[in-house]
Amino acid sequence: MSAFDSGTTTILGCTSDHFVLDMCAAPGSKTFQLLEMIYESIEPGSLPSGMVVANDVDVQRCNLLIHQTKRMCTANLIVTNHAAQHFPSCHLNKNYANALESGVAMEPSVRQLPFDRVLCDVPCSGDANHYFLYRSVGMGNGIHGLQVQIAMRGISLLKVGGRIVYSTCSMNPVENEAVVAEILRRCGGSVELLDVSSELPQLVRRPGLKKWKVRDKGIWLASYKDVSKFRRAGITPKLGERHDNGGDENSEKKDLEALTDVLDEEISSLPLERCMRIVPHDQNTGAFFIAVLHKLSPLPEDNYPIYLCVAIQKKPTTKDVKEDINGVEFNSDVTEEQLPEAVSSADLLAASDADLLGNELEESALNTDPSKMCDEIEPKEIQDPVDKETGLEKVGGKRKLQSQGKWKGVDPVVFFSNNDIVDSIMTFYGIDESFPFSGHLVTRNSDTNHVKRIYYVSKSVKDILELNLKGGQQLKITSIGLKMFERQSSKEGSLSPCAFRISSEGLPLLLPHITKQIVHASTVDFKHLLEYKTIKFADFVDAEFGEKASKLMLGCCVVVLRKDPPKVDASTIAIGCWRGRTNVSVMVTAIDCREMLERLSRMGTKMALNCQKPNPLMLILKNSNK
Ligand SMILES: C[S@@+](CC[C@H](N)C(=O)[O-])C[C@H]1O[C@@H](n2cnc3c(N)ncnc32)[C@H](O)[C@@H]1O
Repeated sequence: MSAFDSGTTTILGCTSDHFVLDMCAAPGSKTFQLLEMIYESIEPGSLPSGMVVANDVDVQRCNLLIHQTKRMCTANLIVTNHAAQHFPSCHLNKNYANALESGVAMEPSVRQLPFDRVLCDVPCSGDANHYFLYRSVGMGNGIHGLQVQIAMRGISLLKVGGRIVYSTCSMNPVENEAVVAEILRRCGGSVELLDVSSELPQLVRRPGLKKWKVRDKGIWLASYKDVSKFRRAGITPKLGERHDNGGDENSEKKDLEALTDVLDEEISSLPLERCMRIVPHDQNTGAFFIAVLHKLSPLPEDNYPIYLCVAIQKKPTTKDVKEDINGVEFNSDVTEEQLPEAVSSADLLAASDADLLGNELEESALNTDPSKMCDEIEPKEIQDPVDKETGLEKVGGKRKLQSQGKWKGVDPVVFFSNNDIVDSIMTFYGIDESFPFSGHLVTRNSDTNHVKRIYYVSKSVKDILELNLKGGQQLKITSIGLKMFERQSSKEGSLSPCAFRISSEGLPLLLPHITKQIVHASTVDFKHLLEYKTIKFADFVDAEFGEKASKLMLGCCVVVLRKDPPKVDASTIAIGCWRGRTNVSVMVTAIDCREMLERLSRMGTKMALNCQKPNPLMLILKNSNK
């Protein structure tokens, strides 16, 4: 990973115990780097205690991300599908306490999403990487509001003391320094813009701008004074600052000039030069803007921007406002007349969620002034979890927590607790007791008899999942953990004592703990298996290997490329196979077989082992059987 392509993630300073939120994560190149960072310093034989939540609003791009991160074989990742500006905090509210009293819930180890690091790689006009021109200035202006909202949501989800990186691949200051300036203004002294000039010294960077012009309707505006009278309804200083001048034109002009001077002064006092501009011609990279912020204290209540920058959608009813998704009643004195002209249901959701954030937001958030609204890119799929989606049911007019809720079109995430199946798996593969299974297995099907896949989650992911279940399933989870076992569906599969085979993603983690159904093949037999896919016991070059394979039980087995001494470590190569009635067949995709074969042939086995793609789980395996 070079300093150039990983500057954004490196500067975030993740360690293996960090809970990290990647707010706009697809297609996942930075998520991959974040995962590499949390795996980097872990002790051999263990999983990191931290984890990554990778989120994107676009469900198809989420799938790309899942594909991209698959080769990490990680149990420490949750992929979610939310509009980042409304990302839920999963804070447990008073209903949870009620549920506890009635014995419904158990105490989870975390009580709200606790992010140590947030990456806010926002959608941007993306102009700079192609032409280094402000190709889409209009888009930059339009997207500024959403960028501020996403960054502010990230800051509100960040622990005090945590670090957030705001980045774009645009060079338009409206999407960069203007966003950072607005964040600093709204956060008051709660957030500082860090000077990271001594970090990553090999990364050539230029300082952030202190002055810029905004292009509007073909005119460059250097200051608010330049805005024509006719445009002032559409452009307001400070994203919608209003001042009542009694309709006097002269005093309006004076007011505006005074306000503009204050604004200019305010901006020039901000240390925006600490932002980093990385330009293509300095070191032959793409163009990036990066700002690193540090949260010093909880955000001031009255400066929550999410609620000031809303898209006009519909006027909410009093009922909408009064009831939040977890049944907490808030702002109960609000009347129909006091409601803002227009608030989106998604904003109501965010407001509700913010209520769950505790003291960080109060009802002032609901006093939204429509004049403060700004443009927003509509997420492709926003689900409104108010109501049936959350799995909350009404009992006697009050909402009550339910242990399992559901997002429309998304399979639930359920802890797998069928002990008979777990025991049969452990016995069949001889998995040693030291491997932590209990509470770490999840499925996407509440009917455990018909489960097709079983996923393994790390302790950190397990904690978040417990919190999510207790809190009414606010997280819309697209993917979670590591696919470890798959039900064998073939006819022959039903004859095996164990209905589940080990998936290739789960194999690296399980390998050091498997004591049965495992055989070690010579290089020539291993290559033959990859080449011919199925080999009869009698046809193996090494007759002893064929015999050992024939003595395995019918069903899934693991074939390891033999080496001397035969210990499992970072260089071990193994594949999942099927021990049939008369033969052994590989259960690896044709592409993977070809790749592995090419590597083995091109470099010789020893070289191939050294040249594998970096896989952090291989670090875990290192020395794990010592
Ligand atoms: C600059 S790309 C992110 C690139 C990514 N960080 C990576 O390194 O691969 C911006 C992403 O933001 C997503 N996006 C756009 N609007 C969003 C929103 N409101 N909430 C969350 N994600 C959003 C887009 O779908 C896109 O995948």
